Amino acid sequence: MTDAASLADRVREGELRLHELEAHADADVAAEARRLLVEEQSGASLDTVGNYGFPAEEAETAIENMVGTIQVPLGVAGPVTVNGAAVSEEKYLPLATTEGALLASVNRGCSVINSAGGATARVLKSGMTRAPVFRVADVAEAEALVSWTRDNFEALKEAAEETTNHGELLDVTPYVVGNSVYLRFRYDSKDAMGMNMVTIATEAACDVVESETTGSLVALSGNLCTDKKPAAINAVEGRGRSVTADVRIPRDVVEERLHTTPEAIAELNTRKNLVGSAKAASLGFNAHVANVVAAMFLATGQDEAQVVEGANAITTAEVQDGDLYVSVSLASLEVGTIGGGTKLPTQAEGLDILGIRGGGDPAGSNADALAECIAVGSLAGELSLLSALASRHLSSAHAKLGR
Ligand SMILES: CC(C)(COP(=O)([O-])OP(=O)([O-])OC[C@H]1O[C@@H](n2cnc3c(N)ncnc32)[C@H](O)[C@@H]1OP(=O)([O-])[O-])[C@@H](O)C(=O)NCCC(=O)NCCSC(=O)C[C@@](C)(O)CC(=O)[O-]
Ligand SMILES: NC(=O)C1=CN([C@@H]2O[C@H](COP(=O)(O)OP(=O)(O)OC[C@H]3O[C@@H](n4cnc5c(N)ncnc54)[C@H](OP(=O)(O)O)[C@@H]3O)[C@@H](O)[C@H]2O)C=CC1
Repeated sequence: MTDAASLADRVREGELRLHELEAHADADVAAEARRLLVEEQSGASLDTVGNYGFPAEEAETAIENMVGTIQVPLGVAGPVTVNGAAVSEEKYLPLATTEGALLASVNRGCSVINSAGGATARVLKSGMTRAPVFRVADVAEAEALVSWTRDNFEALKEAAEETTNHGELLDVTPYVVGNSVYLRFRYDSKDAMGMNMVTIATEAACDVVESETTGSLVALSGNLCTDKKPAAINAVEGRGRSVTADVRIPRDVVEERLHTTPEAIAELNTRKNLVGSAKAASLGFNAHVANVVAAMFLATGQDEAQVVEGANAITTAEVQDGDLYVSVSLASLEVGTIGGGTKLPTQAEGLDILGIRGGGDPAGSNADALAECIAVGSLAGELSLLSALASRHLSSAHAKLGR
């Protein structure tokens, strides 16, 4: 059996490339050989990076050139009662972060939500998108391509769905800019976040478009999808799951547990999350939804770059008969409980904490449940941070817990 030192020698001698080692040794030995090479070149010690708790082979579809793992601390907030359509019970929420005070904050929000009987959550729209761009000669050809697409949805659906057992093409929305035509394909990807699934399916549909129209495919992704970039189209039309959570907190709970009043939180939310965000031309009309989305994404194996869209959220707060009503609406939360990073052993355990690893019954219900849990976690975070700002506890909390 090849050992790490001799594999590293073969790379030094130019006999093997750094990414070819798994063909000559098991994945753990390959990672060890790369660590030797990187340590030698950089002077870094990778002892901790190399001390991971699952076979490297299990990460093979998640990474190339693996040297080890970065360990992010994992905590839980709650349990919190999630009154959703796909999940309706108390859950501990898994969050992985390096920001001290975040777990404490979400935990406080969860306990306050529980005092109000839990939070309601619903997925209101669902669909993963991919928008290829086609070149045409002129606007007349663009119109012809758009008309053909509108008249031949069934042909596109048939071609796309031949590539997947679970994915369903829901609609195709055309956009034209001069001699470029963008077709925004939207799929029900069930329990998968769906980017691989819908990219493969859309390629098959594009073959049909190219054979039946004058359009020439320039790129399978034309950026109107929009994946991993801030984009108003996602905030308005949604992408992945559009999910909303709300809660009404009794005044005495706000005063005793959050050290402020419903009026102060409502005013702060308007001046900060609505007016302040408008003045900044922000897409995020919220305080720190990205914190909870990122931490729960890391804990459950989601694609961390999609925190960009996950943080497309609006928080509202109002006083209702003296109590505090708060809601958070996440327009484009791209989540899955199967595929991608959800297969990694630690991330799969993160999903197990929520009881939603793998495919749901019916298909799609586990990913809906994850979206509802993340929405309730985000609501808890919003409630706690807004309260800390209203009671002027933000900097002292971070001084105490985060430094
Ligand atoms: C820190 C607190 C919660 C203290 O809040 P407190 O009310 O003074 O704390 P407490 O000791 O009375 O405890 C209240 C509850 O908080 C929780 N709690 C309290 N301590 C812990 C702990 N160690 N570990 C776990 N949970 C904790 C726990 O639920 C506890 O209840 P209990 O269980 O004891 O009955 C509060 O001041 C707070 O939430 N501050 C806000 C901190 C925050 O949200 N930070 C993250 C966001 S900051 C940022 O990244 C974005 C920003 C700010 O730039 C965005 C923007 O522009 O707005
Ligand atoms: N390709 C790209 O452009 C991009 C890829 N990514 C990456 O894509 C990955 C996520 O893609 P994704 O397609 O979600 O995952 P996978 O590529 O891992 O595919 C998941 C597959 O699981 C199968 N499956 C089994 N049970 C179910 C079920 N209940 N619901 C849904 N699918 C089920 C489906 O197979 P079947 O289709 O046969 O039904 C599905 O295609 C991540 O690693 C992400 O980082 C991210 C951004 C862009």
